[in-house]
Amino acid sequence: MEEPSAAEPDPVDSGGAAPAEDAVIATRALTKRFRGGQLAVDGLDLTVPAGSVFGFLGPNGSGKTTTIRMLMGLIEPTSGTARVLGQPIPRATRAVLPHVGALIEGPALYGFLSGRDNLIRYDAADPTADPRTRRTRVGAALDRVGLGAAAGKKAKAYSLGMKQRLGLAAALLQPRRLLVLDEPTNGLDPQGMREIRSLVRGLASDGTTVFLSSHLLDEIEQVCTHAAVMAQGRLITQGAVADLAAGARGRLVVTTPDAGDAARVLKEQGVADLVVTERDVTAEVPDRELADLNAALVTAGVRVRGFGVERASLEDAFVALTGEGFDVAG
Ligand SMILES: Nc1ncnc2c1ncn2[C@@H]1O[C@H](COP(=O)(O)OP(=O)(O)OP(=O)(O)O)[C@@H](O)[C@H]1O
Repeated sequence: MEEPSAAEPDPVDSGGAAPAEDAVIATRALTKRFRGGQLAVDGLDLTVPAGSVFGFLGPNGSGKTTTIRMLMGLIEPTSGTARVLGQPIPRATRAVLPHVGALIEGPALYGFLSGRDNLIRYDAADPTADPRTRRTRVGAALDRVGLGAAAGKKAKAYSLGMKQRLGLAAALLQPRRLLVLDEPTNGLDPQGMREIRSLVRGLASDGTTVFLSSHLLDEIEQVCTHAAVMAQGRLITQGAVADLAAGARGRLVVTTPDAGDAARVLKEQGVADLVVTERDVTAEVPDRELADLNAALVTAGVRVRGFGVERASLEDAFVALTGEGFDVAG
């Protein structure tokens, strides 16, 4: 069998993250260097499995938007390849985009038109959309995002969260195989964030693959089945969220009213990286029998209320992989 050439590498064999036929997005060595020399995306191998809610996570400036713009055919890569729904981008952009709903940098809305009329305009701009079924389609999209009751209000009277939902409704006027959402909860209040997150979960349960970027770790942990972590234009890791977090070691947590004494005993026992608060001591999980450690605490007269290993979070994984904290402020 012929080896794949450098110009057209096999786009789906990217580290065994997902089988070929299941990849909705697959990139190989995707790279973007802007004029002026800024290397925004550096050799990215991304594999997004069909049916996943895929979180594209990274601090501000890590290259998420640039990647999304390449995937949507809005800018050309400097080198490398990208496939979306099995087709090469940018070559097949026109054939692929009708199957992709995208919400990038906030929806373009007419404030003086109602939510419903905004969607009617969107639908009318789509040459494949049958005008006879327009009202039904628009009504269904509004209901889907929970804007049925507010459909007659002018868009300028909408909250930011409602505007985002209207943008999502526009992306959902046609059946889509893939939704691409760039920081969909950015700037929203907690309630608006919750609405968008539950909407995303609902869409995914209908079988649509959702690819969403975020700089919020807990958001990715809450809604995504899979994630890729970016830092400074490079992919740090990707895979199922549960596996990513499991890759990092958790922390030993001893809950006790005698935190000072507990820390002293743990230190004597060779436990490292102790953090003491009023009610507990956390530390690196030592490579030894934990029951013996607990016994040592009790023998020393430390009153132990709780003793265990806290599950590692995606944040722990990020810190373990990069050696840096996850800087949300960028
Ligand atoms: N058109 C451009 N010209 C030059 N540099 C750019 C351009 N667009 C982005 N960059 C730079 O590329 C890097 C990656 O930016 P990008 O917007 O892709 O990051 P991001 O992860 O999406 O962050 P954010 O959430 O802030 O948008 C940044 O250093 C940015 O300044």
